[in-house]
Amino acid sequence: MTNLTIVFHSRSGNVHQLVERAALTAREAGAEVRVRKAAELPDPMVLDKPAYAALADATAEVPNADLDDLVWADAIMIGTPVHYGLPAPQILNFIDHTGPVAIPGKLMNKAVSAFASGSMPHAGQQAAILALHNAFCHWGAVIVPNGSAAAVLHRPGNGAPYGTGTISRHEATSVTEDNFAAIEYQTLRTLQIAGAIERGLKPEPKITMVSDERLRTFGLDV
Ligand SMILES: Cc1cc2nc3c(=O)[nH]c(=O)nc-3n(C[C@H](O)[C@H](O)[C@H](O)COP(=O)(O)O)c2cc1C
Repeated sequence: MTNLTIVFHSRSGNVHQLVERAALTAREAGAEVRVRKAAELPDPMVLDKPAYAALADATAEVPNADLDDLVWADAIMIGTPVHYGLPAPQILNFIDHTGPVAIPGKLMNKAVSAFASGSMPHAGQQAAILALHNAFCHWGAVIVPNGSAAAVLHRPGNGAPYGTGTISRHEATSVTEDNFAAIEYQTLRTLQIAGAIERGLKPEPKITMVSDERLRTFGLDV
């Protein structure tokens, strides 16, 4: 069975919606899933205070991410709001503290994938995802992008080959069905690549099988 850790930050719930769908998709596929929040920072900049309070309540029981959550995982997904074209500072702060496991190589060969929510089109979703990819290179992890082949990625609001991105227009919890399809695809593809790495590198692989047939339900023509 593949272990998937999903680390996220969210203020008005859009990233959290993607996280919940990714976790559901992975569990249905047979993976073991840990959902973890990046620890909050002092004095966070909050635009939508009621949505922030509602999300804080809804995720009160979700543990903060720690380094064991990364070491335990075969696959890691990181979800973030866009902040000035960058990942949220809570996510960057978490990544800043991964040295004790990253430097000795404990994150090498993990399948990693990133997704983002921004308020406007073309306003930094891809830049934020690519910024996370920089850190993944330092970890020696294997980046899993969405690519362009699956038909679901051609729907309105999708399209970025780098990873799923949503356009919230500052509306809380406004993820579209098209975006949900993209994150489902991204999750299964990440599990599939984690399984391939496990099969290729471990003498006794423990994997969650994601078949090509299942991925074809997303309109993949290969
Ligand atoms: C400090 C700050 C900076 C932001 N910068 C951007 C930005 O550069 N581009 C963008 O599209 N949205 C930006 N936003 C908006 C959020 O990324 C957007 O509302 C997102 O959907 C929030 O995700 P969430 O609902 O998971 O919190 C910013 C929000 C804050 C608080």
